[in-house]
Amino acid sequence: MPVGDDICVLFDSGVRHGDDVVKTLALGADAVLLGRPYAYGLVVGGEEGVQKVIRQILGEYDVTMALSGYTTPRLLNRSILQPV
Ligand SMILES: Cc1cc2nc3c(=O)[nH]c(=O)nc-3n(C[C@H](O)[C@H](O)[C@H](O)COP(=O)(O)O)c2cc1C
Repeated sequence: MPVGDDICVLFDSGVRHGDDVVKTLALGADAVLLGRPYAYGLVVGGEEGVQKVIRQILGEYDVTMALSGYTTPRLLNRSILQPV
């Protein structure tokens, strides 16, 4: 549910893939936070590992948006989501 133009909504917890980002933005988030993926990347590959994790999630986000036919996150809203 939109909470107003003057409030920034950050979604935290459980974001693992780019499609999670699309879903959270569709639910009304302005941005997502990464906790454990960031830490896992750091442990496995240091700074480069963190960059790799972020690039992977951004790439998945781009593919999900493209395959869903959306060119901008501004087009995302709850109506695009299907219950499973
Ligand atoms: C190693 C580690 C350190 C964290 N330190 C903090 C912290 O200092 N303060 C805080 O509010 N949350 C902290 N968190 C919680 C994360 O910000 C985040 O809320 C949580 O990990 C859930 O997101 P995730 O599912 O992406 O891991 C930490 C998480 C991890 C894994």
